[in-house]
Amino acid sequence: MTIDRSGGCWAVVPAAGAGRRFGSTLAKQYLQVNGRCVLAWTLEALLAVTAIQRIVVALASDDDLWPKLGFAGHPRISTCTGGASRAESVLNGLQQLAEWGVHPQQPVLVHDAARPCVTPPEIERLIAEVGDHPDGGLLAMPVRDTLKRADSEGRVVVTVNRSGLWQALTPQLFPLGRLRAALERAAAEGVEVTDEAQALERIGACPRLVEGALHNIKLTHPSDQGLVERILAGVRAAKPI
Ligand SMILES: Nc1ccn([C@@H]2O[C@H](COP(=O)(O)OP(=O)(O)OP(=O)(O)O)[C@@H](O)[C@H]2O)c(=O)n1
Ligand SMILES: C[C@](O)(CO)[C@H](O)COP(=O)(O)O
Repeated sequence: MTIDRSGGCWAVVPAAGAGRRFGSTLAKQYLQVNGRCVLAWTLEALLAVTAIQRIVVALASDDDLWPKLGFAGHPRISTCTGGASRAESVLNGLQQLAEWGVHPQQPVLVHDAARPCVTPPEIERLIAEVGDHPDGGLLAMPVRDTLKRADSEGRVVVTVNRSGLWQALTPQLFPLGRLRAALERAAAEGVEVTDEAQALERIGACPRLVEGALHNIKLTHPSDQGLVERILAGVRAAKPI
């Protein structure tokens, strides 16, 4: 097991979600957008980054759509079975990398299948700025709007001071071994982390925030679909991959 010093990394794509907030019987990662499904858009962006050696896609155990996408047998793509939570799906992907003999210090990039609008230059910037730093890093956006905390009736309780606040995006990039240990520790302690950085923060790391792009939105609610369509018709089409 030797570390690849070429600056390369591996990737895990959590794609095993049910899309409950999206409210469709079809899992949102398989929603057709501009003639291609969300997951295919996402994988196309990752495959365009030559520093990414190989990608593990964590799929739901009952996923019967993956074979229809045309990526089965792709030399840089493999799959594993996802878990009951995003964190568990990511952990299953990391365990797959470890079984392939990927060095524990090798950087691993985790990117949501539900973020199809990311562009290769953004991914490359994260890899360049974070590299194999033990604390890793993530794409994120400084909060632009005034933030309100609401009560259960949708009324403002308080305005939250937004200085220093960022909203986390993906991809997020961390050394394989440290990320696995951090996710395993959170799971053992019954803490469901909502991103990889939170797991690292819990063990004392200070991940680097790398400014991402507003168009790298996560398809979450039905109202996001129109925006994702317009972004993919624009940003990604403008720079065909
Ligand atoms: N058990 C899970 C849950 C989520 N994900 C993935 O994690 C990413 C971000 O999660 P989210 O947007 O919450 O997706 P869902 O869990 O599908 O959505 P919801 O929470 O509305 O059900 C998605 O690509 C989703 O497929 C996963 O791999 N395994
Ligand atoms: C990882 C993430 O996309 C960073 O913003 C986000 O935490 C995922 O949250 P979700 O509820 O699993 O979509």
